[in-house]
Amino acid sequence: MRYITFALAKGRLAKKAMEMLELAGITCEEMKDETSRKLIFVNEELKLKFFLAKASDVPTYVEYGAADIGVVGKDTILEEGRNLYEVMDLGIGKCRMCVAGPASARERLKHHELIRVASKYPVIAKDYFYNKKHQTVEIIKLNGSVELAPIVGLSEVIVDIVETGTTLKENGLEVLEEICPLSARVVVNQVSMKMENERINKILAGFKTAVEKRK
Ligand SMILES: Nc1ncnc2c1ncn2[C@@H]1O[C@H](COP(=O)(O)OP(=O)(O)OP(=O)(O)O)[C@@H](O)[C@H]1O
Ligand SMILES: O=P(O)(O)OC[C@H]1O[C@H](OP(=O)(O)OP(=O)(O)O)[C@H](O)[C@@H]1O
Repeated sequence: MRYITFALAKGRLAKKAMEMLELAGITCEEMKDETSRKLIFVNEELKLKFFLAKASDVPTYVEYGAADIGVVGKDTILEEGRNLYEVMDLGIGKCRMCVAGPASARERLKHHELIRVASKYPVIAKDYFYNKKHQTVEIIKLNGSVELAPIVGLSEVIVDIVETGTTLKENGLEVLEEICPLSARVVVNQVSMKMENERINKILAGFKTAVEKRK
């Protein structure tokens, strides 16, 4: 029997994803050791492998079949636009993708002025402004601390993740428009879904139980 491989987004979602695996009855004790630098973990009994990858790389591993199953945020799925099946909402890592900025940007946004939009998510920002709002904007890609952009005059607004709203509030910014709700999803390689249908469905049933248990 071949191994079924899981790619989990490291960082913020990792611990919660591991808790979901545990609730699903898929355990991997070794992976819980946060001090370890090991990248791949094996459960010989269940013939499962697990690895932690940078969130934005998880859809890539799954599309190419280097991982059969992935756990990653909806934001990353939208941004990466890979060919894969998104099969389940795990209900963890809940937050929202928003347009945010100082209150003064509200009017400029409303009147479709040519504004600059800074974001770690240029694809999502472009899709929102161009396809949904039919508004021409200049998108500036950043890699973090995006809230800085409107403060220092790099952009008028940002497209970013909002969870508690604390980061916006502490920087004098506010949500101007909501783009979409986000949470962690289970994604599956398209070929694996067919070739390993029985085993993958069993795993997905386990995840479903885990989601129910968390309710
Ligand atoms: N408050 C939040 N801020 C950012 N991401 C969140 C938040 N709550 C949940 N998430 C989820 O966690 C994921 C981000 O995790 P993390 O912050 O570890 O990665 P990252 O910041 O994208 O990675 P890196 O620091 O390598 O750029 C997002 O894809 C999102 O789905
Ligand atoms: O609404 P809140 O609860 O304040 O959370 C949202 C903030 O958290 C994330 O940043 P992160 O900590 O991942 O840092 P980064 O901006 O450098 O990616 C996100 O980009 C927001 O800045």
